[in-house]
Amino acid sequence: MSYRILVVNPGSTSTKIGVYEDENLLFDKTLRHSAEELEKFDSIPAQKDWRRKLVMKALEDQGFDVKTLSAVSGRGGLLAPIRGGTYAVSDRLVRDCTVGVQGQHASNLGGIIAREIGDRLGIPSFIVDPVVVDELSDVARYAGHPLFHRTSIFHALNQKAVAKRYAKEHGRKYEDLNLIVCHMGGGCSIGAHVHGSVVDTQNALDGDGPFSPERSGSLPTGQLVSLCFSGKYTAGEVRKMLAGHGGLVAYTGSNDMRDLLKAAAEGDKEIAATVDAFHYQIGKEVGAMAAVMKGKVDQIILTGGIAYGQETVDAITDMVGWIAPITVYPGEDELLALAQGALRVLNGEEPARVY
Ligand SMILES: Nc1ncnc2c1ncn2[C@@H]1O[C@H](COP(=O)(O)OP(=O)(O)O)[C@@H](O)[C@H]1O
Ligand SMILES: CCCC(=O)OP(=O)(O)O
Repeated sequence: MSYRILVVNPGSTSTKIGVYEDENLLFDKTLRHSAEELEKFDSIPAQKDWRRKLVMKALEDQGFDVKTLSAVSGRGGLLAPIRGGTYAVSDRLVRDCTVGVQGQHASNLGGIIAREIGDRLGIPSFIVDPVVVDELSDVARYAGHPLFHRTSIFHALNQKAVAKRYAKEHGRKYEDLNLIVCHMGGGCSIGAHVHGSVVDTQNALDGDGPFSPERSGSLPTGQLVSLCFSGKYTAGEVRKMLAGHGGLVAYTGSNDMRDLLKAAAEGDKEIAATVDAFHYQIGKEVGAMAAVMKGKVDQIILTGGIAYGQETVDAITDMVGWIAPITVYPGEDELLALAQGALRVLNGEEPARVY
């Protein structure tokens, strides 16, 4: 028996969709959303109907008969912390994605849109490895003060997908390996995958870790408090500094690593120093994850759009190549991972988890 799965991956500036027949991609499309289009909405939930209609229009333009679909699978958003896996989209899941119990991010729309399309077609809807997958060890949860705790908000879908891909390609089980996965896209996260659980990672949205193209990562806390109480910035402005206008954008005005690598190669010393700092912070976090694993690291995996850049791969290899061998899977496998997660349930390999 074969299944046709529609996958929906909403991002901050795009909605990526694909239709799979089992694991074979029939077609995919990236629907780009301009800043002007997005500005019309005062919140992420308000974009729901507009994005859903764009998805349906893209399927229609493709001449695809939606009645042949078996299920819809969406990227999961800022729900309450949960273990990795495939979850059936329940009423509670829709409510928590709408409220954004851990904040607002475009991925909150993945499950909601999947459910609406699934319900209209009378087929099941799922989310897979949402950004709130939380498999942190108890010791990793300590922040440094009882009023605070570290959280796991990261690129779980792509990190788990590339980790499982590495295991499969090497005839091993994901659950038998210690892998450090380093996702470098608009946001960056580094995960310590210990025998199938991500026992340490960051809040890659507005928490801790290295800076990324658009996010500040860890900031010196005392300086942050002074800035917050300086009266110069609103809470919204400070939040934008953390996510959206932080990191490479704040230092250079650009979130495009290709342009920055080019400028650095052409002799722009300030940009070269910023790019060096980006590589330094990523390498340092990989080293921290090696300590989490007590040095027993089977492989380091570099992934995300920035892993296409040879300069980045070389700089990180120079810093952490002594820890373990490095595999590079540039880009992301998120659409396929969404289809595979739904297929595992449809094929009866695992039950759908309940949120
Ligand atoms: N060939 C490349 N070399 C270096 N960086 C690249 C390359 N291709 C894409 N990137 C960078 O990858 C980043 C986007 O990564 P991506 O994984 O697509 O992000 P997201 O999906 O989070 O928007 C951008 O900074 C982009 O410039
Ligand atoms: C919310 C954590 C995952 C994340 O940052 O995704 P993007 O980099 O795609 O925004």
